[in-house]
Amino acid sequence: MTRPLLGCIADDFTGATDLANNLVRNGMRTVQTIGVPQDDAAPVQADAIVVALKSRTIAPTDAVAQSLEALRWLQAQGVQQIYFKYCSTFDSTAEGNIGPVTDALLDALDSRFTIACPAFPENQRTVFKGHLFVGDQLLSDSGMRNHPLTPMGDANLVRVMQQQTRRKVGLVAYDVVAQGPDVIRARFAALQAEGVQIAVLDAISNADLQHIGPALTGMPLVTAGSGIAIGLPQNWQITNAAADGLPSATGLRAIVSGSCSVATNGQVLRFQLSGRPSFAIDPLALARGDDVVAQALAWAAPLLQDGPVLVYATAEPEAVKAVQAQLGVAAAGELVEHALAAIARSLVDAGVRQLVVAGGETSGAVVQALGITQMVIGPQIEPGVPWTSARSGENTLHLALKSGNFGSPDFFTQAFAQLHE
Ligand SMILES: Nc1ncnc2c1ncn2[C@@H]1O[C@H](COP(=O)(O)OP(=O)(O)O)[C@@H](O)[C@H]1O
Ligand SMILES: O=C(O)[C@@H](O)C(=O)COP(=O)(O)O
Repeated sequence: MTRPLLGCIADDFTGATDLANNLVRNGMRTVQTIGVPQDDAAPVQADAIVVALKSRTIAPTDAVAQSLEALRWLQAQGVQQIYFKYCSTFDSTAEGNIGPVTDALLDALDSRFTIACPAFPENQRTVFKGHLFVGDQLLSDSGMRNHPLTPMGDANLVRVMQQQTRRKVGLVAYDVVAQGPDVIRARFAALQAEGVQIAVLDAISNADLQHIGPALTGMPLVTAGSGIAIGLPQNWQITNAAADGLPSATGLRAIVSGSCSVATNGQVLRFQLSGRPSFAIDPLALARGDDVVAQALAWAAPLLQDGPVLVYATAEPEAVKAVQAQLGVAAAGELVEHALAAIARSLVDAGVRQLVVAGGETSGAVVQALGITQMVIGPQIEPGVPWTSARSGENTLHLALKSGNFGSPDFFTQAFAQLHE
């Protein structure tokens, strides 16, 4: 029997598959659950478990409660280390939730020290001198400054984290990280002597992640994006073969997109320019009570045989702001998420079995609407996005949950080309 070693709590669903993908590619057999499994669920046979929550933008008290529930379940599975996964762009609301959840997990684990590091160099997320870069831009100059739910206006992670936690935040800068695990550990000790309990780590390459991994051996809680996972499996000398094979793909193909991130806007445009069919959801029509879900399905039905088809609410920042000004930020988000989730369910009812969902919150809504409880991680499509398979009622689906800012411009067509029928 395989005892799980690493227990992960992901604050959104695309983030969970991103993390599971990095663990699988680095040799850990990984199971991803949707939400916290029931107490009577069978014990998990895997090296790592990722519990996917939809806790990034909810009230901090709810995010803390859900994360602690996940922690208790993971502890009951016997895991040796907890990994709190957040976004590589450190997506937070004004209230959190990265800081409050980190505080609560440290308290519950009776631990006095952890790290914070969203670096994911393969996806151009690097941290230098405590500042987060997205490609060549500071976080605060990137498209993330216009995110519909978690606009990020400060790239200084020590400052951002310090605003969210009652613990003292410090920095392990690049000159230390580059010298390897022993020097990193010595810096952890020096910071702790100064009263620091959360250390932001610089990292600009996979080599840095491999230096950081061993320095985290035995640390009860790690908080990070998915990149740090690349350096962890070596701590348990794990060398399993990579990704699970997925069953052959069947059925019709569709894309549902609720991400308004820069990369997704580009992918929607590229899909349209390639001559493929797409249907735009108008949030104001939803708010008026129009039956947009039925309209989208009526549009898609005759086109699905020659799919993939795209149903999207994706829009540029000015359009999103105009909608939010009329409906409110949270209400607009929820309205669109519910509509896209209902459309995804109708598409599956109509025979779609290969589904790409763009957007973290959107993926959360879709996966919950499809009644999925567990996902098998398959081969990587592009960094941070694997194909997965999951049971939805009687059906087996192939699902790709694409983080808003991940993927090349051709992602929507490339993804299907990689599935074997
Ligand atoms: N046209 C729109 N106007 C307002 N809000 C929108 C629109 N399209 C999508 N949204 C909302 O924006 C949010 C996007 O978040 P998410 O799905 O996590 O994408 P990302 O992965 O890019 O962060 C969702 O809550 C979604 O419902
Ligand atoms: O770490 C990342 O960037 C992703 O795994 C992730 O969490 C992205 O979230 P969304 O952009 O909301 O999809």
